[in-house]
Amino acid sequence: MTHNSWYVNKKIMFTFRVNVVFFRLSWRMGLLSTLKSLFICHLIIGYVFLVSGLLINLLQVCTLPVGLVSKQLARRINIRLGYCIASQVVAVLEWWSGTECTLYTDPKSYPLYGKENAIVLLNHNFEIDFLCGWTFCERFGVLGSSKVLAKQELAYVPVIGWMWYFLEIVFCKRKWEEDRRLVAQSLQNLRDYPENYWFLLFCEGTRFTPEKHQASMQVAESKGLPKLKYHLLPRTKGFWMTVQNLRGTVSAVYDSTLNFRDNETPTMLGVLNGKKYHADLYVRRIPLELIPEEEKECAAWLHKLYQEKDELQGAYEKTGLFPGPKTSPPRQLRTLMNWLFWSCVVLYPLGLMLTHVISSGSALTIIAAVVVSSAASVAVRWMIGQTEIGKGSKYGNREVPPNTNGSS
Ligand SMILES: CC/C=C\C/C=C\C/C=C\C/C=C\C/C=C\C/C=C\CCC(=O)SCCNC(=O)CCNC(=O)[C@H](O)C(C)(C)COP(=O)(O)OP(=O)(O)OC[C@H]1O[C@@H](n2cnc3c(N)ncnc32)[C@H](O)[C@@H]1OP(=O)(O)O
Ligand SMILES: CCCCCCCCCCCCCCCCCC(=O)OC[C@@H](O)COP(=O)(O)O
Repeated sequence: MTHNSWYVNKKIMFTFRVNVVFFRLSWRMGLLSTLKSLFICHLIIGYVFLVSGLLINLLQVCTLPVGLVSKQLARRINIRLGYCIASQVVAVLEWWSGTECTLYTDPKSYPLYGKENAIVLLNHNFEIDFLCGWTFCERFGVLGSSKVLAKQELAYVPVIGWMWYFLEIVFCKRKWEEDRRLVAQSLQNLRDYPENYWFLLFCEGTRFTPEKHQASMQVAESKGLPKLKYHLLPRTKGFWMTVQNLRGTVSAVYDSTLNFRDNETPTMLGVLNGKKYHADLYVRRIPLELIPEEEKECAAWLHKLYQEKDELQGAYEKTGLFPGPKTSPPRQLRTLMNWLFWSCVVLYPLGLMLTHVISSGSALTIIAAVVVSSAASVAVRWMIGQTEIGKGSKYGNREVPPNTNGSS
């Protein structure tokens, strides 16, 4: 064999091997994505979430007597129990769907994230924006203690809503006259919270739809405010009340803007099907001292901020990037470990029960098992429905004259 033909043979062999490796890899990846789309996998994930979640809710109820002895101890326990639930949903985003999250922020502010109390302002147009928020909370160590001003309806959602009761989440009916006293009281309660938290405010008050956008721009026009293209007109009362009640315990406002690469509109079902998204989050830290104290000035400040956010979104639409330095805080193994732990806790008894049901051969027991698992699957599907914009509320659908409300 001449040196030349030896060289050609070597090259062919190398190319062949590379192709085999590539084929195996893509076959495995194909297999993996098929696996991720299987209903049985979704059923298992949903079952683990639902059953372990209810179990954790029960443990939370048991912290009530602890609270009578030591309020701070009960709060710390609930932060950890809350983590066990929220972290499961985060694990599905990070490890199952493999969604990547990039943070665009000033490197000088970065070391403060997770080390101080903050009010987070976020745009509200994606079905999984809350989940991306949770992912960042996880990566900065404040997932269990994270807070939100949430609509009252979410308090009744099993597992998450019930967990929120013990985490002292602030609920509102989006009817100012009814809300103002209770919201102020709930915010005051957070003043001695024992661990660092981020308090999330979706100032737009509802998810973006073209109809809600049109209605809110009519309000903007009637108030002589500039029109926004990518946001609804922010509701200012909740923000003012939060700043007023948490001043002195919260250090900053994190003005955050979320977007997804390639114009993706991510969904919870997409995540469950293992679809990988790429989230970009721009965060600007604003010291709380810079926020005006007086209500009117505070409202004007917020309107100005949303005009700036709108410009930022416009720039993202053109360039596909946010400005400034970026970083990707790594996903943590602990979310996966937490999921595996709760899977073992609830799947082992399920396995035993199924073996018993099948070996019993009793038609009645088998039918009962099918009915229970169908009910669990319907319950999880209903919960996912809570995240879907198409099934959202009518709040903000039309311009509401002052002193009435559009909450329904
Ligand atoms: C480093 C990383 C940084 C960040 C990481 C990011 C995030 C992580 C942080 C934390 C995560 C934590 C938890 C996440 C988990 C889950 C969250 C899930 C979901 C919960 C979300 C919700 O439920 S959103 C809905 C509830 N929340 C809100 O509504 C908040 C905003 N709303 C307000 O503040 C309101 O003011 C209010 C609710 C307090 C009261 O509402 P109400 O409607 O009664 O009164 P308003 O004063 O607002 O309305 C009357 C005024 O509005 C004008 N108007 C009338 N019609 C419209 C219209 N269509 N659009 C706009 N404006 C309208 C009207 O003219 C009145 O004007 P005034 O001049 O009189 O004020
Ligand atoms: C481990 C993974 C298990 C997967 C299956 C379980 C899925 C669980 C999904 C979480 C369920 C409930 C979380 C509620 C968060 C909803 C966030 C939200 O965005 O609410 C909307 C409000 O802001 C405004 O409401 P609208 O006026 O737009 O209407």
